[in-house]
Amino acid sequence: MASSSSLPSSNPFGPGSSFAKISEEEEYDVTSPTDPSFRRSHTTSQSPFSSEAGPDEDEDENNNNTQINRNIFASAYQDSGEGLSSADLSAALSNAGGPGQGMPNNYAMGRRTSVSAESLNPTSSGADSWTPPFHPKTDEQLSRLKKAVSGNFLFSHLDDEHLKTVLDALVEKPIPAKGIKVITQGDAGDYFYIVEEGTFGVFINPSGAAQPGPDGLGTQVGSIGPGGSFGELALMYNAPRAATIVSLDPKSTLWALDRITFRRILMDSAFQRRRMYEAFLEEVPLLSSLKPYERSKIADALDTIKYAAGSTIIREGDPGDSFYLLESGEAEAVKAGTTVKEYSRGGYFGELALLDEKPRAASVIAKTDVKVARLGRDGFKRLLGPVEQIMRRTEYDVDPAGTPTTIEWLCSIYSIDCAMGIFVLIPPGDLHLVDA
Ligand SMILES: Nc1ncnc2c1ncn2[C@@H]1O[C@@H]2COP(=O)(O)O[C@H]2[C@H]1O
Repeated sequence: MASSSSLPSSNPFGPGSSFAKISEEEEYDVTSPTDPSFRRSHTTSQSPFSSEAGPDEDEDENNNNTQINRNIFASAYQDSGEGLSSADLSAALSNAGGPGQGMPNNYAMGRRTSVSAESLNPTSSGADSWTPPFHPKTDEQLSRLKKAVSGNFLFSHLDDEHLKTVLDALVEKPIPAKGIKVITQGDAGDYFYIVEEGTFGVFINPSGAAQPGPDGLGTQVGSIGPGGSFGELALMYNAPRAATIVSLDPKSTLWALDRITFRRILMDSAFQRRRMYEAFLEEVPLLSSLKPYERSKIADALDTIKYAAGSTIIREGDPGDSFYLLESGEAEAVKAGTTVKEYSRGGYFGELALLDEKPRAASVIAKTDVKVARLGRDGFKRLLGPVEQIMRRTEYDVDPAGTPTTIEWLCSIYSIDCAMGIFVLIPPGDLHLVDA
């Protein structure tokens, strides 16, 4: 049965919000990863990540990245302090005739819309008379579309039948100018978008909704390029748009998927995966500096693999194509018959071959039955750029004899970042950070 519900005019992610979710969706008692309550409602311990990084932090991250000698990380979604300022964009918007000019139909162009709360249990697709939309495509369109979705992790877990349904339902949306607002923060969600061509800026206004005026879009927190996607959050969580998305190139191409097909077909696996991995990813020390939304994107790209005790997960000398996070069990890195490192839940391995395009530097063996979350090369490069420096730091620095120094060994045992400050060893063996 359908009922209707208007989204509130204030953003539920903003302070003091009293956002009521659409009742049919109550089976999902979750909040969006952009919601300040997201971590509190998903962890028992006090979260160390209680505030979103502001623009300064983003800039710092960016500056750090520029110090890397060879940055292998190219991103379909990347944090960036660069791009147009809000003022530049306002100028671009007025040059383009203002928001709404030259816009394809159905875009949320600054208007507040209400959403009909369809009965949308994604697991019950097929149990009613819903027929997915079918938009015929030329061979040329289909081949471009397939290429655009091939690198998108939300599509990589679909079976052939579901993939076909989604491809049939997608509609091409040419974006003819720079500065076009495809999504406006605070609006209701209508479409999910895949980027085929061009780059789009992600802007967040801390008030929870885009405002009029030169700085109304807020701060640019990232950009999304070919193969990337956006617009899933409002559809997944029945929440207002969490960000404003604006075209940064004179000509771009998007593919739009309607809300119902997204929820019935794409959301199921994405939602499960984000939910399955979110608590684990919050515990991984390597990822602790990432924002919740960045961890959600990593969850989209992970696959879990189980290994029995004694099996070889990585073999020394092999070419590397995957990075691993240890979800459960114990593993060890072995070089020439000697154990050089031990891993437990939250540990990671397999990064060196991907960072430096070198063969595997050690074997990694399961000591007990283990579960690992595997990230392929593409996901590693697209999603782990912000933590590249942490991975490159001291953990594998070795003394001339080839053995880790005592302090490096201790830092790795305690999962502490040695580069953060001065550490003292307090008997009987606790390592303390005394200065940063
Ligand atoms: N840091 C971010 N926070 C929130 N949304 C983001 C961020 N980066 C990209 N986005 C995308 O911006 C989209 C705006 O619309 P949605 O809220 O539907 O979904 C959002 C995400 O797909």
